Formats: sequence, C-alpha cells, structure tokens
Amino acid sequence: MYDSHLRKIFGSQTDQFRQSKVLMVGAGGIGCELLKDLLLMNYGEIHILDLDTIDLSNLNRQFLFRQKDIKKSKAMTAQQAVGHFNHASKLVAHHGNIMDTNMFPLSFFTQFDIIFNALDNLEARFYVNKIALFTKIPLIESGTSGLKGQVQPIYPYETECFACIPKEQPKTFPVCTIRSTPSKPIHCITWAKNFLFPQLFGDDVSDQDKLKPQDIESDNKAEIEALLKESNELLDLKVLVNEAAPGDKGFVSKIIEKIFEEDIERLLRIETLWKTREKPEPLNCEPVKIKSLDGQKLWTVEENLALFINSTSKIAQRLKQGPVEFDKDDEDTLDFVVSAANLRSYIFHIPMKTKFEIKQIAGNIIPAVATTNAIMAGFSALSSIHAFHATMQEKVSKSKMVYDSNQPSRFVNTSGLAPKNPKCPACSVTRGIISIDLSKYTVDGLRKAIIDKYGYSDDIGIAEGTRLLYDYDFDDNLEIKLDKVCSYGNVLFISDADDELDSLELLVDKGDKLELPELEVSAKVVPEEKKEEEDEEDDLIIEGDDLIMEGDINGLDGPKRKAEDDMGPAKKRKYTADEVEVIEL
Ligand SMILES: Nc1ncnc2c1ncn2[C@@H]1O[C@H](COP(=O)(O)OP(=O)(O)OP(=O)(O)O)[C@@H](O)[C@H]1O
Ligand SMILES: [Zn+2]
Repeated sequence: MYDSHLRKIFGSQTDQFRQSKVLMVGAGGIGCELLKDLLLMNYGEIHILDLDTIDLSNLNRQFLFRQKDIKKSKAMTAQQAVGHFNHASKLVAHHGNIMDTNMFPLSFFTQFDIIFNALDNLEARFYVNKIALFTKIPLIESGTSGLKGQVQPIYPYETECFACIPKEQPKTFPVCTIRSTPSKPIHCITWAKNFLFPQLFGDDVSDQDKLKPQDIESDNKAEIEALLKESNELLDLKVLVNEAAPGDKGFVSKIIEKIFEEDIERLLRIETLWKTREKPEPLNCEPVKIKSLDGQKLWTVEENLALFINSTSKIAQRLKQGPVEFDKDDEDTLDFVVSAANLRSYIFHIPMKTKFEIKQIAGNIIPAVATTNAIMAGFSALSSIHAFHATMQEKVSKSKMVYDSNQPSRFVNTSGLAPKNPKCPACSVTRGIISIDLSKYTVDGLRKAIIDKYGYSDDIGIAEGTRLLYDYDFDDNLEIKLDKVCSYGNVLFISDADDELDSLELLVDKGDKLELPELEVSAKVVPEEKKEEEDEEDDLIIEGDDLIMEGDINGLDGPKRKAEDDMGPAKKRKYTADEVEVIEL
C-alpha cells in the first residue's frame, strides 16, 4: 500500500491527511522543505502560494530550484519540481500575493483545513493570522533567522495568536547620529540607504516628510539649523536628478560638492559637536577609472567615488522609466548605497566596508541556514497532526510550540500552547464575516442593519481600513452605494461612539443580499486603570481599541518571543520542568 509507512506512524489518522486540503503560504527556504514534508504525509490537496520569482541567491537552500529556474515563479516551479516525487497529493500552484483580495478572496481560504505559513515578513504573517481569526482555520506559523527558529500552532481564539505577543521593532538611531555625528559603519549605511537614497531618488517629498525642528533630538540650535538647511538644499538636488539628460554626469558633481564637502564644512563650523569627537574632513579626491571591482575586497576612496558617480547617473536615468527603490539585489541601488556609505565613513574616519558586507547590513541579511529551515519545516508539518483530534481541548492540549534552545546540549525546546492574550489587538476583537452585494446597498443601509442586528445606539462609526465611511459628524456618504467606498475582502471596523458596546470587525464577502453574522456584541469592559481615569476626569475621551489594525505593524522579519508590550503588560511565560520537553539531537 502506498502509505503503509505512514500507517505505521500515524495509524488511522493517515486517512484524515488524505482527505484534507491544506494551503502553504511561501515557497522559499522553509516552504521548499515543508512542501516535501507535506507530500510525505500524503495530504490530499496542497496549494502552494508565493508572489516571487526565483533568484540566484535562493539556490543554496531552496532545494527544489535550479539555475535554469531563475526568474520563474517559485510556486509554479516548486509544483513542477516535486512532480517526479512518488506522491499521490493533488498540487495547485498560485503565483500571487496572499494579501491580494481579488486573487485570494475569503472563499479561497475557506476551502482549506489547515494553513501553513512559510513567510519572511511580518505584514503577510499578520494578514494570514487575521484571516485565520476570521475563518477559524488552524494556522501553523513558522519562521527562522539563522540558527534560530520557531513553530507556533495557532487555534484561533483558543490559543495565543501571532499578534498576541508584540514583535520586536527594528533598531533605530537618533537623527543626529545619522545626520551629523556618525561613529560606526552602520550609521553611514543607514544614512545612505534610509536618508540619502529616498531624498535623491524617492517619490516627491511632501511638506509632511520634510525634516522639522522637533524631529531633531538636539539642544544645539546651530546643529538644528544646519540640518534643516541641509534638507532644503537636498530638495534642490532632487530637481537636478529629475532633470538629468541621458549620459550627463555633471549633476553628480553638484551632489558630491554638497553632501561630501559643503555639508561637512557646515557641520565643522558647529564647534561644540567636535569637542569630544574627531573632526570630519570634507572629501578631497578625484575619481579613478574603474572596470570591475571585487565585491569581497575593500575599495579605495577614489574607487568608491567613481562608483558613486556611475550609480547615481544610472539611477537618475532609470527614474525616467519609473520609480526605483533600494533593493539589495539591484546592483545600481546597492552600488549607490555602498559608495555613499563608504565615502561618508572615510570623511568621518570610520572604517570602510566591502560591498559584500554592506549588502548584508543594508539588506538586513542574516545568513539563512538550510538545516534550521529543514528542522522547523519538519516540526511545522508534524504539528498539523494535532489538528485532527476530535475535540478542541485535545487539539490544544496535545499541540506544542517549538523553538530553538540557547543551551548547547539541546537543539530545540517545546512548550504547551498559551491561551490567547486578552489584550491582543487581533484576538480581543469581536469578528465576523458579512455577506453582501456592495452594489445594492448604501452606507446608510449598512448602518441601519448593523444597529438593528447588534443593538448599538444611533451613534456608531464605520471605517474601512483607515478610511472613515460614516460617523455622527460625518454623514456625507450615507446615500452612497457601498461599492464606491468599499471592496470585497476588506475589513469594516464598527465602533460605538458611546463606548458602551464592543467594537466589531466585519470582513466583506460577496453575497446576493446583506447578511450579518450571528455575533455576541457585549458591553464594553472598561479596564480598571481607565475606570480610574474616568472617575478623575469626567470629560476624558477614552480611545477604544477599535481602530488598531494589525496591518499597521511593521518591523523585523520572523516571529520573536521578546515580550515588551504597549498593549498591556507582556506575559512572561514560565516553563515548569514538566511543561518543557527537551529534545536532544
Ligand atoms: N505577501 C506574500 N504573498 C506570497 N508570498 C510571500 C509574501 N511575502 C513573502 N512571500 C514569500 O515567502 C517566501 C519566504 O521565503 P524565504 O524566507 O526563504 O525568503 P526568500 O525571499 O526566498 O529569501 P531571501 O529573503 O533570503 O532572499 C518567499 O519566497 C517570499 O516570496
Ligand atoms: Zn492574539
């Protein structure tokens, strides 16, 4: 029998795998491994979804891909690559962004019994987490970062979700360190990538984006003035970039004069900055002719200057065809950041770095370790067996969270699943799916239906994402048909202006008429500390949690278990000896 080996391990559960449809989001480092594992488990139907195409740098660990596959769709290639494996699963590949609601409406997700995340960014992870909460489909979340890794089975509303523990945000530096007193290579790389690049090549900078005195954490008036002046002059340089004629490199000399000479001279005039620091020296050198440079070797300042001129004029030309964003795999943009960062380092007497090193830092690259991916993918696939127990209690109690151990004698630790965090912005919201034909109903029709169904007073707010559709002081849209202001797949936020009833999130699904989900909308529980504040100050406006959106949270890749919380005190989980299983490898 084809699955006799599986029966030896999983017994009659094997049939349940065979009858199930699962979705794998991401066909990269973890995804390639996971697909192989899901095939070995003999899942009935596996959908492989990825938005990206294969890059040379993927080949060292994404073992389903070969040199000939570069630039092809990851999802489609992964499907074809496993074609010759001896498997019986039906495979379906989707080349697209999981967050594209036209391509992947709610009805796409509801066909699955389990969703596996094999993603590399927080935005998409939060999105799938939210979909799992709306649909109550078990989600197995996984992530790796170098030698670290983690697998988290999520049973929506029963166990901790992906948003229950806040994620670490990327490290930031004070504006002054980046703009006037860098002391490490990372300060110069951040300046080149996050400040200079967008200033010269980004979309037109609006007034809102301009540096304001309050953005600069400095008491030094002269420094604030210098930085503001520097910013305004950069806007003039942007005009030069936009107007550069093909082949013209003259405008680059003006950029060099300003940022590597005049701005430095201006900083030097603020003597207080240099009492305890070594003074920078304005750039004073000529570019040399360069042919090909070895990215693993340190380049001279003259070579960096030549590369700066070349890459700046190339990017200026490319801008005529459309926007250019920094991408570590885009040679022109990487060359620009490498040379600009190195020139600045040279000026401030900071060691320069090789292109290879700067690519790692600017691209936030933590070398991916194929073995960590393989191990975590294995645990991810295995975790799914618990989704087939008869009761939720069993599913939850038998499932384990798996994460790397920092002790040398152990490779991974496991622990039981924690209950949901009552203060989690994702789990604590009452949610449901509204089935509606948006072309038939007006905002007012929707408003009335919601008030009737859930018992809100007249004073509710309706928003789609960050856009307000209606509230008591904004009734301009009332007679507008919903399809003009709202789309399928998006989420409507309903809030009670009187703050008496809980807020709601309604995912908009296509239907023939207007059907609201059966939901318990209970009286708002006012947290103790807020009650006290209310008692002290009668007219205090309490901001509800209603418009907090998970999608707004950006940050580091991968799940993190650090628990610093601004939504409430973070749970510090303590593992007792018998809770923690140690797997010795
Ligand atoms: N919103 C999304 N929709 C679909 N697939 C996504 C989405 N976001 C990320 N992915 C995919 O998830 C996969 C994650 O894999 P992995 O962490 O190995 O990253 P990678 O891009 O292949 O490698 P690297 O980042 O190291 O170059 C990638 O293939 C990526 O295209
Ligand atoms: Zn949660």
